[in-house]
Amino acid sequence: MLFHVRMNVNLPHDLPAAETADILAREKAYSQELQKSGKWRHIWRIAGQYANYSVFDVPDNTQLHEILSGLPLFKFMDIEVTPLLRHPSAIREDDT
Ligand SMILES: O=C(O)CC1=CCC(=O)O1
Repeated sequence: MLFHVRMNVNLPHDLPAAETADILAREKAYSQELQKSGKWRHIWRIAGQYANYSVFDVPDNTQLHEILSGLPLFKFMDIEVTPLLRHPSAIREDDT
């Protein structure tokens, strides 16, 4: 199943710099592992915002929830999830 996910990041301004750097490094590694696995298909920065649009390809809601709740930044994020399905007018065969 494909899911469109918007992640808004709200890092507290008083978070110590070392802790911020550690969380961001872990977030990057976690995200890149999932991208390599094919489960995190796209990640795009939303221009002008500390937010991203991502597309996940996972078997079900449960796995998506496990992935999102495992994000090192999870407690600093507002997340909106939209389930996607193939549009009947879509022509790209590789985009299911
Ligand atoms: O910077 C962001 O949008 C938050 C984020 C998610 C995965 C990642 O590497 O950063």
